[in-house]
Amino acid sequence: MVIYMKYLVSSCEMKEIDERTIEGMGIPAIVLMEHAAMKVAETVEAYLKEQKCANQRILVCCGTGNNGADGIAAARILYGKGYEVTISIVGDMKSASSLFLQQKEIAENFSVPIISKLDFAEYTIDENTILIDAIFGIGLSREVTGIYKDIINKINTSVKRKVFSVDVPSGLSSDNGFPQGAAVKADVTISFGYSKIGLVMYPGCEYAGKVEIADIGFAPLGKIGMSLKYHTFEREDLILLPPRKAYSNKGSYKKVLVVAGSATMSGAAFFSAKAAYMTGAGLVKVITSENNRISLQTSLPEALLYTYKEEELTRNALDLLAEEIKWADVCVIGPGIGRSEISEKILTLILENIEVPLIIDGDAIWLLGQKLNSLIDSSREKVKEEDFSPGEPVNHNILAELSVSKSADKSIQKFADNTNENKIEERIASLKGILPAKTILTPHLKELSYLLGVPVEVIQKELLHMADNCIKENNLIFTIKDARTVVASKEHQYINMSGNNGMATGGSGDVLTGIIAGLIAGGLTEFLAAALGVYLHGLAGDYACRELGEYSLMASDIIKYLPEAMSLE
Ligand SMILES: NC(=O)C1=CN([C@@H]2O[C@H](COP(=O)(O)OP(=O)(O)OC[C@H]3O[C@@H](n4cnc5c(N)ncnc54)[C@H](O)[C@@H]3O)[C@@H](O)[C@H]2O)[C@@H](O)CC1
Ligand SMILES: [K+]
Repeated sequence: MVIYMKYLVSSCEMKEIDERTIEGMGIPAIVLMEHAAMKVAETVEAYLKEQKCANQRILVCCGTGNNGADGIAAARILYGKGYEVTISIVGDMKSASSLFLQQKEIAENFSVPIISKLDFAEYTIDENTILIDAIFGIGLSREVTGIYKDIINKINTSVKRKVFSVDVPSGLSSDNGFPQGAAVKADVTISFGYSKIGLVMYPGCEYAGKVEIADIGFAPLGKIGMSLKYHTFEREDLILLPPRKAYSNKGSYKKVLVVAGSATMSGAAFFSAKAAYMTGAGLVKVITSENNRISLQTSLPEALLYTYKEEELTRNALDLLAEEIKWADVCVIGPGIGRSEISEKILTLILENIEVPLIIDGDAIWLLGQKLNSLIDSSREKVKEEDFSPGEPVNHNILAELSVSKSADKSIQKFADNTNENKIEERIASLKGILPAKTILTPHLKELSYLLGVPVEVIQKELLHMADNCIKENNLIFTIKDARTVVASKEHQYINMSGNNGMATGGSGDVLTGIIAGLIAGGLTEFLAAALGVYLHGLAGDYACRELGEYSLMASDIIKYLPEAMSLE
């Protein structure tokens, strides 16, 4: 589908690339390892040269798997260049890998000083100590406890200079970015071949520090018959934006219908409609509460307008609405429409009549959750509103803390005990029954929590797994909004890396729906519009943030910086 996109890999995928390169292509494992070690040594040496400090001591903490073997090889290279290097073996020798034993023997032949786990406790880490962390890599297979946890805590509290992690900060899950008991806080992570998913997700990216991807000679994916599941976009991928035709008029581009806003929420319709215009829609029509007429006519005179009275939606008005739905080439429903009976009627009307791409957001997602509650057998346990009530978007920093707290772990436990994936499957199957194929849903974590009946903490910790559940056996597209928004369809999975926490502000999500609609109007497929739309939204937010800072950024600023984000120069 996409030519430039960058892949993000899971530990399983990485192991497979490794194996197929070694076994299928014939590159010996030790050759890959030497390349890996050289990249680590080069990065550390570049830092030392830049600092121009004398008396630097390099301590290399090694587990006994292949991550530790990388560490030993890097230590040997740096030692050979004249640096003061000590290898500390902190892993269990009984489970040492053969490459580890081989690297240890080579290091011994080179006379690199080696100390053991016990000596490590005595080792004085002073202000001149640089640490290379090679305890665990992608082979981390369980919770970090006991002496390993103590060692990681010692590294985190005592190394003042710089920590370089090999492949992954030890203790961090390379699949979900959560520390497994304890994890090293690195300044720099040198990761091999591809970025691991855990290095970009929260809180993993905060543990990884600056991530450098080192090419160590893995075979091209096509050569080893592999395709990867997750990708992300970078600026050069904006080439995928729909081209503007040289000979065109407003009829050349499609018509977007935005059903948004209510008496107390006039801004939502404005943000969504304006963003749709700014990203390629030929015409935008807003269906909203009568109360918003004047403000919209003033703020966005370019938009066509159809208003209804919130107190009563007559049969006649419903018929007219059905006509308006036929007018559209793309439709957005939800931003700020409220959760009233009338909003529910409008949503039902749209679901019954829509034949074009549909984007469902905000209050409409909550209304869908309600529909599921009434559809699913009342004798079974329903989602309790007080448990999963949606509200303001979730602040990811608060959640990052929450998710490692005991309460979060407890609720994950509770989820594992009381709920099973069949329940999610049942709710998603019901959803599939009421939504047209390729509908794009754009829930934030609380909305998804309500829709699926799963606590927010569980969704956050298992985000990619939840995304998998959402798209199983259906043709829907889920855009799950978080600090790293995930866009998932049966065919493609996208993890977004643009954006900043200044964008966790009122109206930001409304802008996103408009952008996605605008890109579909310009000619992109639903999935690509959602993924590229999320990227563009974040990029415009980053440009806005650069000028205004995170505190002052508002939704209107994201719109203001869209042209700069979309310019391909
Ligand atoms: N050809 C290769 O095999 C290559 C491997 N590479 C390196 O190899 C790493 C993967 O190596 P491995 O698969 O050996 O795995 P790791 O070295 O990441 O970890 C496995 C070791 O850690 C132990 N372990 C796992 N979780 C533990 C826990 N919670 N507490 C205590 N011990 C625990 C295991 O028993 C085993 O000894 C990569 O991250 C990368 O650094 C790179 O050199 C690239 C090439
Ligand atoms: K490591």
